[in-house]
Amino acid sequence: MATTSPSTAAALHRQFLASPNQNGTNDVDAESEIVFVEETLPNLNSFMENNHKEENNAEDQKSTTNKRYLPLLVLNYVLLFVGSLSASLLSKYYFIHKGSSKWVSTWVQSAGFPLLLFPIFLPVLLNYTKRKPFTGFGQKLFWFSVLVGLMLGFNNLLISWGVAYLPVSTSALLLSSQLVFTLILSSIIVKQKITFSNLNCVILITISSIILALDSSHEKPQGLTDREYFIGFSSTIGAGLLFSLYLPVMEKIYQSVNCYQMVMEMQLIMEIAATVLATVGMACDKGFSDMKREAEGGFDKGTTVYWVTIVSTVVTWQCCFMGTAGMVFLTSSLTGGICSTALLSINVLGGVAVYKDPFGGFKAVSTVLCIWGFCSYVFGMYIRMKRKNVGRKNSSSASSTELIPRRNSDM
Ligand SMILES: Nc1nc2[nH]cnc2c(=O)[nH]1
Repeated sequence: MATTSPSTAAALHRQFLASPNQNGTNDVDAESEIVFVEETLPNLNSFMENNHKEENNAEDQKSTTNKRYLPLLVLNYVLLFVGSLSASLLSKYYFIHKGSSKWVSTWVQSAGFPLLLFPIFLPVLLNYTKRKPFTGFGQKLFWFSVLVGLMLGFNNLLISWGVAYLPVSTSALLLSSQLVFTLILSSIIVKQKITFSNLNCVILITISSIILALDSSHEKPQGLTDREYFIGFSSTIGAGLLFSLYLPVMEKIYQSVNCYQMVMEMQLIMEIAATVLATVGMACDKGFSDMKREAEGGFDKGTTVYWVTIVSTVVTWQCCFMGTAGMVFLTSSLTGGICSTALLSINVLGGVAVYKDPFGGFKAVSTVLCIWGFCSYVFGMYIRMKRKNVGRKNSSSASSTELIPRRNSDM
């Protein structure tokens, strides 16, 4: 965890301001962004030493003027999309074919953390950046990542209980309730503005999940007791609450981080912490012997399919969390929450297509509302970004939108 001396950081800062940007012009915006960042990180400055801010500003990857911004955004959304859909279907596959350990299902959600070494080390190996991994990673940021990682680990456990007991469609749409909590908590933690566009989206997606919850209350899988159904239902709501705290907390931390590589480093530490929690749970609650028993015949598709399922679930969950972290970093916690929550309705369709979950009129209306809310939000975001870019051309001052990370007291 190397640090940069104040004089080196100041020199870096001056050098950056004096150097042409990627478009070949001197970047007035970049200077104002640095000033914004430096002026407006009141609370989280305590997590990061000041010189790290300047050091990381040399590559502000969350600035929409950065030529890597859009490819990075698209890449993260693809990771989130593919990861969320396939992880949800694979988790259900595990339980349908007589996998039964909630701890195994929790463990696979974070155990793919070594995959994060790719986005951390590849940029250096490919000469995309000169920043050495973990440069500027202070102790407080480390411990904060551990804490958030433990919270994520607990969220993963709650998700496992939900997936174990509820149909994919029900658990996915119950999780949609996390959006209201995300809006409330992000307005408190990162001062997210409540606008017509985001309120409209949150209301539509929430109504869609209420319709589904009412519709599927009679859709209890055979053999499931009322108690188990209640556990599945309440742990899914609990997971939604935890996740909606996780998103704005992450956004708050990312306000002091301007480099994607560092986001992945924090993600690595969080996933290791979540894996430690799951491994302790496995060890204390016979998780490893359950895994062995399932591999040796408990799983009704045989040993090879069991391990393929486990490894694929590990990889897809990692993609899902990598994409979520990237979305929050590049946009905002609310946008990240809306993107991942809207994907839940795609998971509903996945559950219907793959597992023949029932799909009646209520589910159809619910899915349409969810897609409508998401599309109107993305369209609103697009319009604001266009307006902002026109504004940028006319004057060099920057105002805030939800797509573009805010750098003023709005946050
Ligand atoms: N609670 C919760 N956990 C997740 N893990 C991955 N995606 C999600 C999500 O949308 N909600």
